[in-house]
Amino acid sequence: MSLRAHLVVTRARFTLDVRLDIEPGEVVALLGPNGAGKSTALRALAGLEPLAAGSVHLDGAPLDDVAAGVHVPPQQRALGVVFQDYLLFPHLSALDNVAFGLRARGIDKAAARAHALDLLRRMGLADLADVRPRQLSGGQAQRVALARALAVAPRLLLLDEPLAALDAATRVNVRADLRHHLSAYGGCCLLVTHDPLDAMVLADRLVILENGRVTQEGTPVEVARTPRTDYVARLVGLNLYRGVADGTRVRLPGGHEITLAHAGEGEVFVAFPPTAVALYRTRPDGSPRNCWEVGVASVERHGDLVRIRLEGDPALLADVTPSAVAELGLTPGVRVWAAVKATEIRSYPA
Ligand SMILES: Nc1ncnc2c1ncn2[C@@H]1O[C@H](COP(=O)(O)OP(=O)(O)OP(=O)(O)O)[C@@H](O)[C@H]1O
Repeated sequence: MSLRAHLVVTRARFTLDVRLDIEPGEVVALLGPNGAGKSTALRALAGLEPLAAGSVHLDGAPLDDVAAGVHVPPQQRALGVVFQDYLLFPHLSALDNVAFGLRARGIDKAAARAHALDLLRRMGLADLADVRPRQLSGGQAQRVALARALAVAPRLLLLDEPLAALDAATRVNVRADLRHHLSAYGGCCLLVTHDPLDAMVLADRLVILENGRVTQEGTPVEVARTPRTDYVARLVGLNLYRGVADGTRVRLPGGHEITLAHAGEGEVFVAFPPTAVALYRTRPDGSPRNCWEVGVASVERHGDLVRIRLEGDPALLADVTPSAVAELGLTPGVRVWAAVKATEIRSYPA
């Protein structure tokens, strides 16, 4: 069982052109900023969005093949979808919501309800079988929606921002729960989200979508350690630059240089966390090799630390303690020296 898809969707001011391969048992997160085309990709896989070109094969069978004129309608696709707001049928009980897909496939009522009850039981929801959706909490509704999607034993499961409707406290529990259910599901799973935490926790592999194109792919650890775009660097909270390495010196486009602890060659990315940046009001003694004069652009709380956005060449993010903010008088417009130890800097081929 596997998904092989090349999705091309064209709109007036937007083109989606994405290749997605998912292996059985694999959870892939499609992660990207607003308007990147995530929902469009999900809708295309579900058969709800016409392809301008490309194809979708599930277990080798075509669901879409533009060149061959194949388009399997949404209701005939062996897939389950959990939409962002769950779209449970308000007039049906939780049990009948879960049984719905089985009934639609011609399974008789008693058998469909027995199977649905079994699924609800496995999700710890048996007590709520007779309850209507409006009486369910957000977390419960999410689980019922997942049970409904899984009831028909889909070979492809599509989750559209499955936790977005939940408050922060509920989200933590439901996320852990969802992870458990996804690991038990043997089919291909695509999770669409713009929440990096959901993606990192739930997915085996991340596919980063920006402006209709894939900009980076890899395991959560790979993507977090070696971001290749500004969007990913911001998500994982790293300073990221691209330059040309000549030994331990990397020349940035602005003309400045960054010194590494290890030599590299050619086009490289250079990354370091904001906590690696030390700030000084005057040029520090011993002048560390990576030391630049920059201006404070903004000062914001960031957990227990304070995140300082610094303008200049290079632009930087620095995380410092509240007491450092007071001691250094860090307010917008102030000039400071930013220093980074070479040993704190990672570099990898671009
Ligand atoms: N029905 C539509 N008609 C025309 N353009 C659309 C339509 N739906 C979305 N778009 C445009 O297509 C692009 C991709 O939108 P899409 O909803 O797929 O992005 P997304 O990554 O899911 O964003 P979000 O995270 O905000 O949901 C955007 O530029 C959007 O404005």
